[in-house]
Amino acid sequence: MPHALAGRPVLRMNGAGNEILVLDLRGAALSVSPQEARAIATQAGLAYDQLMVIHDPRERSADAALTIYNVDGSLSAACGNGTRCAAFALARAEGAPAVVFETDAGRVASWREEEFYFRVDMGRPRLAWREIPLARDVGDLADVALDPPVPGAPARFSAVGMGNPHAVFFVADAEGVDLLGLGPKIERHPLFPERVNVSFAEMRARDDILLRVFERGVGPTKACGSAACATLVAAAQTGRAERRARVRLPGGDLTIEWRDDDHVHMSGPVALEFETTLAARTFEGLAA
Ligand SMILES: N[C@@H](CCC[C@H](N)C(=O)O)C(=O)O
Repeated sequence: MPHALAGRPVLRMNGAGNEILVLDLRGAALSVSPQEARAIATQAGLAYDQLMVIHDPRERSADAALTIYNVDGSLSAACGNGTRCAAFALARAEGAPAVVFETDAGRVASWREEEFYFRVDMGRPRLAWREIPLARDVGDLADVALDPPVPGAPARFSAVGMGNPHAVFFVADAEGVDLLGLGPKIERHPLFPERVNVSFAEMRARDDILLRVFERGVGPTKACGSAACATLVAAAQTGRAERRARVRLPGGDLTIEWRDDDHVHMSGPVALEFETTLAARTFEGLAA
């Protein structure tokens, strides 16, 4: 018997270069296990940073629910670029210009601004150590000592939760940072019980930030939306920026605004690369 996910259509997309796969399982009594999520990434052309699985919502007042996988099979409660891509998928399927998703981080709204340009309301930043989470109370979250230190890494960072955990290091030269060397050590540093997304931010101007991110569960990516939000929050909190900035990532630019209602909004491009189906052989060896 073929695996239940075989033959299902998927959209290969990117959000500002963040590699996203969208699998719409609405109307099907199906879910994706971590093993299946990892297997999907091995199908030719389908390697992804995040897999966004769209389900029926629990409550009628939402349009859909999202389950978010990193490529290592770990779950994340938030993914800004992936949410914008999932909103594109619903707009494409049903013409919905605005959608509300249920996520493990709460309700998230996203809407179309132009044909391939979407905004997402990422909600309030989480600015308490237990919410991020950190392993212990470290005092001022905007200025935390990386203790124990990681050789070669900056000594201090800002900790911000965007529904997922972020450590933001402000540096003089973001492109010169050894992302592959430092990223894994900081991602698994004992201060972060659920690991962490690691950002290196260079302030080019008060409204212009250059960002490089080593994502939890993935590695270096061309863009990370929640990291861009966390960086703007950290920059505003430490007096480096106002509450709106362009954040430049290797795959594209995002505009981030920390609004007066305390919600952080992100806008940026999405692209549909191709549509295909999940192959039966992708799931060989896994229970149907
Ligand atoms: N690329 C995402 C963030 C995805 C989740 C992250 N790797 C985590 O595990 O928290 C984004 O655009 O926000």
